[in-house]
Amino acid sequence: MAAKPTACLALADGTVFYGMGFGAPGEVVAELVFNTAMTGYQEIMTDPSYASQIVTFTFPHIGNTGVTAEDDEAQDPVASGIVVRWDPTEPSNWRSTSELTDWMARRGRIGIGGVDTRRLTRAIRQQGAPHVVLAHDPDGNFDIEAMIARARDWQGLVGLDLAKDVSCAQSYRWDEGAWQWGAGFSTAPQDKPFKVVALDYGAKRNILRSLVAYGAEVTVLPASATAEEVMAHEPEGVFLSNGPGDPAATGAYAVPMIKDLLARDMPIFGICLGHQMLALALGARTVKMSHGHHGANHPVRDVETGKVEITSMNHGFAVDSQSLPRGVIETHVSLFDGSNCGIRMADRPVFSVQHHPEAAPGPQDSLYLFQRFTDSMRARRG
Ligand SMILES: NC(=O)CC[C@H](N)C(=O)O
Repeated sequence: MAAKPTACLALADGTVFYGMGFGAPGEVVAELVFNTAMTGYQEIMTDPSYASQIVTFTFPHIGNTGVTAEDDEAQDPVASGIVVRWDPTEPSNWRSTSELTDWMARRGRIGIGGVDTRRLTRAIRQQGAPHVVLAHDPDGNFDIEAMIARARDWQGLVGLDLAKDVSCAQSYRWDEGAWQWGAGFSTAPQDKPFKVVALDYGAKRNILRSLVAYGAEVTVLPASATAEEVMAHEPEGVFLSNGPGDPAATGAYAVPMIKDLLARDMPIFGICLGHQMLALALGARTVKMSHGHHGANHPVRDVETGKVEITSMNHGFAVDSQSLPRGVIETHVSLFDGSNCGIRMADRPVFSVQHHPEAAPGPQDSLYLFQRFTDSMRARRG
């Protein structure tokens, strides 16, 4: 007889998937997405942009390289849970310090294994990212009707401001150094480090390391910081980080703060949520996508050079390119669906991208954007 299921995933439309639970017991409501990356499950789970989302990995071998603190993009896993094809096996990797399942249990994150992730991914593509409840009970007792009702009643990510929840509480100086693989590109030896203020809306650590690798010294400020607080650090450039939730829901604090910064005329670089909020501050609109982009193999075309970059992506909202005001140029587009992936101001060093150039996990094709930010600060010095 097959083992009794110890986890279950209920979609708001009433579809239910059963499997074997791992990680922490409990129940969570979230948006369900799928990620097609073949590596980097730990970086994905600890990317703060995944707050209030459950990740279905389309790649079946999850857990086989274990976990190591060095790969955390934030203190704790931020994704609410994961769905995998096969139960995680014992890790086999020299860097591993813990098993994924134990690590998730310690950090209160739920996993379900043994799910037909192909069928589930097709459901996500057809329905758009569904609202779901994921439950793990070692005794296998589930109130399915209550779970479906909870998924149905959940407000979802539209209008939800999560950036302030995952942001740091206090400002701090990033002193964990540069990204080692990126260090070869560093401009630091020629230049006195460029003073950068990074606004933390849920920043991934490898972005901060990449800024340092390209010659910056970074002070991180909380999402609630005002333009005056930013300027008090006398930055040569400002970085707007990635983060979770609806960019338009940050309209009470981040968007007006960025407008204020724009009036002060300085180099600004934004990634993902930072890109979306910069676009809002410039007068554009953002929209919710159907099931978003989550993977490490997304082709993006640099409209200005014609070059194609393979990128790492994680977003469920997008900038509506039709809404870009005069003076704001679309610089990058997704080759999957033509959606906007980058903008710049025509006459100022203010630019941002939807994808993740810091390449953790994923390809390194877009690292040149950090160089572009450094170059714009150097030009101002000159
Ligand atoms: N990675 C991100 O910064 C994601 C931005 C935003 N929360 C979105 O889903 O589109």
